[in-house]
Amino acid sequence: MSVLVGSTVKMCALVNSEDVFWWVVKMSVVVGSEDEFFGKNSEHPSHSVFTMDEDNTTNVLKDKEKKKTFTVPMPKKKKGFKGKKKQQQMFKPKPKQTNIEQDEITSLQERTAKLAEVNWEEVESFDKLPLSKKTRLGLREHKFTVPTKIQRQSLILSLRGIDVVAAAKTGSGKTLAFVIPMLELLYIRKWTNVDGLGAIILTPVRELAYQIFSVLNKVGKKHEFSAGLIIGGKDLKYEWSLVHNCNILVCTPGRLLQHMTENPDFDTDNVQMLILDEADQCLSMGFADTMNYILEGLPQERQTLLFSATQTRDVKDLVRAGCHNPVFCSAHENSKTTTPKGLKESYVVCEVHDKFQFLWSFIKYHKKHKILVFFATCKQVQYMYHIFCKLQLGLTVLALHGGMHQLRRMAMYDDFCAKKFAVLFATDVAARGLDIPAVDWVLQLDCPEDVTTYVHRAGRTARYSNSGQSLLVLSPTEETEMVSKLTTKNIPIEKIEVDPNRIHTIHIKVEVVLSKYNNLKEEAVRAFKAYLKNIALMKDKKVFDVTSINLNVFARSLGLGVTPRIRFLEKKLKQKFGSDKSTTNKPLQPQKPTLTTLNFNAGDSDDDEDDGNDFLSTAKDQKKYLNDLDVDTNTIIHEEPMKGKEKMITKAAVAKKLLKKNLQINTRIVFDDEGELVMDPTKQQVSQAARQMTAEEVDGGINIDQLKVIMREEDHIDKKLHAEKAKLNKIKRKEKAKKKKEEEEDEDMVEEDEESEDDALQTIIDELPDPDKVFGSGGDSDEDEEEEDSDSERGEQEEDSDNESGEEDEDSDNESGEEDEDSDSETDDEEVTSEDEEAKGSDKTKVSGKRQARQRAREVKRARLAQTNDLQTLPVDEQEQLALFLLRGRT
Ligand SMILES: Nc1ncnc2c1ncn2[C@@H]1O[C@H](COP(=O)(O)OP(=O)(O)OP(=O)(O)O)[C@@H](O)[C@H]1O
Repeated sequence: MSVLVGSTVKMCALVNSEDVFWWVVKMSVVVGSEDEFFGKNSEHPSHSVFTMDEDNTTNVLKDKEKKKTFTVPMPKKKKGFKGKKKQQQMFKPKPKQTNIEQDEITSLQERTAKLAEVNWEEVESFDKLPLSKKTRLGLREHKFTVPTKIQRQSLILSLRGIDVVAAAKTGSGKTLAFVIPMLELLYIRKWTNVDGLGAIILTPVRELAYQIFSVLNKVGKKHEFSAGLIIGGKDLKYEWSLVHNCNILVCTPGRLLQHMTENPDFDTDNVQMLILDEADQCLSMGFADTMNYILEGLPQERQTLLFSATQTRDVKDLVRAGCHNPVFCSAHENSKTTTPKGLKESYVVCEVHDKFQFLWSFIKYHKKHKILVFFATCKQVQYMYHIFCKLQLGLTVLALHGGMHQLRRMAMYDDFCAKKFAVLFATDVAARGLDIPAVDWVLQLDCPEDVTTYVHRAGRTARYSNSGQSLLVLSPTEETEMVSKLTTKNIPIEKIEVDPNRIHTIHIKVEVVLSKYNNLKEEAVRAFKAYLKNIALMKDKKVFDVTSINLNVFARSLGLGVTPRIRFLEKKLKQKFGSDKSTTNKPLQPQKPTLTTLNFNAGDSDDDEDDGNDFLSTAKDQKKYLNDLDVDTNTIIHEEPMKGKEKMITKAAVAKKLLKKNLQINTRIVFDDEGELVMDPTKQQVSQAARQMTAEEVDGGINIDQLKVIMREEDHIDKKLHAEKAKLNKIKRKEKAKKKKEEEEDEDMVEEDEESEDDALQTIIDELPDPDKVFGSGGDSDEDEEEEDSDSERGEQEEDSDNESGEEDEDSDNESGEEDEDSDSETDDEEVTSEDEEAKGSDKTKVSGKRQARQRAREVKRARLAQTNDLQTLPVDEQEQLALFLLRGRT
């Protein structure tokens, strides 16, 4: 029996964009018998030998002898050639592939056994490790020659089949440290797609899974395993048919569990190795249930590797992960710092309500950089992304958060990776593992939940041997506790000051944008609420204190004129400030601002782009700045600290500022043909009170009563204007309709006169009483009677339907007439230009002419009918004469 057997499997990626599923299965199909395949090639079915016989057909060879040679068809014998038919040998016999691999595997196993005696420091290159040729080629092709510390330390253990729990700084090459032993294990065990799923790599974040998958594709390029990436999406059933072909799966926990529970074809019984990247997060509370189900479904006999920059040492976790006698491998345990060497870490203290303008200014001064900004919530990212896009920063702004569609997430991530200068606003989905090239700055605008999160976030820069900078923004209440936590965990962080003159005020611009885009305002409200909720839910109450936030000022900093009500906070605020006091109601007082001088004008110029060195400074540099500063006294400083008493910020003051700026939104300016400004009388303030007010000097603030009077007067004038306009329009419409009617009547008189008269006559005759009836019949037939009855019925029906259609037409005429005057004039124009339209027009005229004729006929009919009734009163001979006359006319 001939079967199709998938044998040779190469790595490649087939992307199903819809359900975000990347496939890497490419099979060369071999035709042969099942016995041949599994019997003779059972040792390594992925390698088959093809021969071509004299008929040019391809066969799988059946015996050992045949496998040694490749044969081609012989050229035709020349005439007179008497020699023996001999096969021409084109190639030298090739050594059997499986034998070469078997030899290599044996040698690798021997070398691996000796690894126990190897000191990791002596492993200067990957070649010194017992790695297959295919892996070494893959590594060399991507310029991985010298292993990093964690790679050396962990590889000498994991290649021996030991369970490893590895920890190393961010960007130290942990991905290769687990991808290499996985490939080697499957290679040594001669894994093929017939063997099914051999290894699983689990990671908590989709982007990270995608990244690991691409590293696997690079290093495992020469291998013949199939691998798949399953990171969630809609079409699970599409994956069903493919997932069982995979030898390696890179996945997120949720999706893997979904396959394990729902997919009947999915089989994990043969899994040889389980790898948890970002193991501490995988084993954390957030994934607890999912991970427990997954781990229960995997075979106990397997190798387990756990990797993270912030590794778990909780024995319970390790037992749960199924580690057997794991060896801890902490590459930087004795290192002075927890974070990478090339990372420069600093923090600034900034009020929550000053963060927006700080961010704006920071980016403005670092336009020639690649910046990753971390926020606490998706809603903040969403709002900031949209508002920054609207404010047109002059630098590519991107966003990445869990609420985005997966395809958009991937596109943003790829875009940021590819860009030289850009800013990416992200939540903690981008905090772990992502290896984004050349990030210059990591700005943690919202304080991280804990030190672990800080380490991962900051680790997105200064990766491998590169350098980078991390800046943490802390509110005054967060500062002390957070800094002490960071320093106790060996994180060298330095406080720096912001040059206050380089802070650009942005909230006026933001307010203007929000007044234009209502959806943005809603987003701002959501961002405001989400941030407060997030702070309120933080476990570490020593660091995070939601009641310390000045809600009014914070809301205003986001561009919100009115502070949204936060119900869950009201209770807390009452507890803290007493029954009738809360921060929402407190007078808006800036608390000792770090960002004091706010320069409105500076933000508009592009000259202030620089390398950012002037923007931030250490305390020492700060003195120098202050001396060098040339403070712009023209600028309005709404939060300038006053000597002694601090200036109050009132809504009236803000409104006044807006008035002074003369910012007008949603204004349409119309010019006439000569370029003169066309004033819309309805938009002009013409009332007496308004004129009076503009003449008077406004003495600060807004006079609500006066404005009310003006509004009332203006409203009255507006209504008058509107009524006049409506009246004029009505008159115009009437005139037009009258004119139209007259024209139609003239035309109809000429064209339809005869026809209508015939119709009228016909109708009259039809409706007249049968002379036989009137004058008595001599042997009239039933048929005639029936005909007549049905005729009269028909006549009635027609009359009814005419009336209906007549009414409908009239209605529709009226409607169209009323609807749009302009459209009428447009139709006129079209009539002149288009012949078709003309034809249509004439058809219309005919129809209306006919209608009028029918109308007139109806009138005549009614008159005649009346006459007919009168006929009864006539003397019999006169009735007879009239009937005869009418009958003659009929024939
Ligand atoms: N041996 C090596 N030689 C050269 N570059 C390497 C080597 N190993 C890893 N790298 C590079 O180092 C960078 C960081 O590697 P990787 O992403 O594996 O770090 P990581 O330790 O997993 O970081 P994180 O903790 O953030 O997940 C990558 O760009 C990778 O290409």
